[in-house]
Amino acid sequence: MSLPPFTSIPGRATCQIGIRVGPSSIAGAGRGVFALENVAAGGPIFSIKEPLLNIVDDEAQSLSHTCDNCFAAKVDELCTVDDLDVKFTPCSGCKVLHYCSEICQTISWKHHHQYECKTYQAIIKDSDPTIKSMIKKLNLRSIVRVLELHQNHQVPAEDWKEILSLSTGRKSKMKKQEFASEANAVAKVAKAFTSSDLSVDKIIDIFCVFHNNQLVIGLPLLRGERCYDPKKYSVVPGGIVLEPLAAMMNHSCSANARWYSNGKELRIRARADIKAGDELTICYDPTEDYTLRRSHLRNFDIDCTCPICQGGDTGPAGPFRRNIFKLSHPRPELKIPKLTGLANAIEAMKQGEFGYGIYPMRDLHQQAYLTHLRRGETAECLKVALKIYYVIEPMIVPPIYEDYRLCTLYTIVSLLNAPPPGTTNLDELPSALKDIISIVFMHLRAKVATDTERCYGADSIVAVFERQFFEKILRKSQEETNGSFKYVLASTDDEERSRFVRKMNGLLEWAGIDTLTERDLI
Ligand SMILES: C[S@@+](CC[C@H](N)C(=O)[O-])C[C@H]1O[C@@H](n2cnc3c(N)ncnc32)[C@H](O)[C@@H]1O
Repeated sequence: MSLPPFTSIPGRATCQIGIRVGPSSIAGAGRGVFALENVAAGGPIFSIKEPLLNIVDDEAQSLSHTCDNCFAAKVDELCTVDDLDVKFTPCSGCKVLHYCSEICQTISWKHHHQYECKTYQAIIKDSDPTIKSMIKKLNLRSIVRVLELHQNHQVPAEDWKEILSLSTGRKSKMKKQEFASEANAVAKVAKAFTSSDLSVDKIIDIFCVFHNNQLVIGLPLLRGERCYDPKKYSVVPGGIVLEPLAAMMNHSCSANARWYSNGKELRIRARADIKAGDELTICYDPTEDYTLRRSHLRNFDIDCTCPICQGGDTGPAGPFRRNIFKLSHPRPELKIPKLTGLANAIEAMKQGEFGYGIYPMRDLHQQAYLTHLRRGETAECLKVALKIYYVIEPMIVPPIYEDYRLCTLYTIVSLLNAPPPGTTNLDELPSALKDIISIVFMHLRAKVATDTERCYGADSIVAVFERQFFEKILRKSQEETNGSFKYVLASTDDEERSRFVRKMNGLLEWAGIDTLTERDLI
């Protein structure tokens, strides 16, 4: 792929380590981003507080429940900001974009919306219902935003040059009928309604630039107490971000870096230990299924040659795979899978020597957990959740995403804190174990706070919330015990730590899990 050199790291980027853009180390991948310094797994690499373009998603819920400026969002009664009462008010002009406060509305107006609001209104007033409805689409709003900003001299010349130099993958993308008709329709409407002097053909190029380079804005939800479902998302999609520097990062299925969103801020953090000189990679498509993921990657013109892809498909195949998938992802309208069916499938996986460290094994256990939950069996739920967290997830290769781990941890602390509505309490636990529940709970609650900081950064919205939440319950426990309550994560007392490890191993033994070391547990 022959592309012009990347000009320079934009001033809006804050680099926590030195980075450079140069020819990729992956054959045929064009340019790539390289680390100039070592960074340990979990460490920050670079962040951009105000990315070039952030566009709110087009899901019915998102547009009216996400702030176009700060990306505060509300989903199913959970929020990405510490205000459950957050309300979203529409723009009085177009009524399409929403704001969580007047301040956000003013910032958005000055920054971009003053240049596009009239265009939105004109599209909405069109007599053709198909055109009218298109304004809700992320695809059209992205193009309208960038064209109006450019036409009104709001995109710095060097950024515009960078946007136009991004790879489009146009040839392959336009071979797909659905993509081509969407690109054509969006480009024609954008040409007709915006002030842009670019041709329809050039607008199609920009449409492809978005699709080849945008990153999904993933907003972490502030969870707090009751999260009994390990399949429940912890990060919700809020829209897309187009930022040329981040777009320089190439794909690997075992990526060493990852992006996160902190409101509208884009953060790139290390997933693995990275050495000076290493190319930074992110995973464009986290689909676990080998064949499906590789077919998605072809949309980016990528025939991935990462070590995982070279290893081929190591999971179950054919009808066995389909059966496993059906059991672990049952359609809501069908009967929930029986525990015996799930146990047989898990046993068959073991017999097939697929091992524990593969996603289908995690999926089957998650489904077994949910079946127990529906049957009101809290103790059984706890056993399965502990097994997922302490046995299956640590074995998954490449390492499972930290926020997926956090989801499982949330379910464990929720079960330990209070039984889910309509289920049994933890009476089945041997009495010696019942006594340690509060210690285990506090230890894991502290772990939620610490791991959230490691995942998103200690100053992120979600990590600040989790730390404060933990400190609140810690204060309460200390008040109740006249200050004598300690939690293990903070203890430097060796004897106390090994006592905890013994107790924790007692709980794991009850759950059918082999003894673990202090390192695994703390
Ligand atoms: C978001 S861009 C990445 C930056 C790009 N390398 C450039 O120079 O503009 C995505 C494009 O980079 C190339 N690419 C990224 N990862 C790749 C990989 N693992 N193997 C081959 N090509 C890759 C593909 O052409 C893909 O469409």
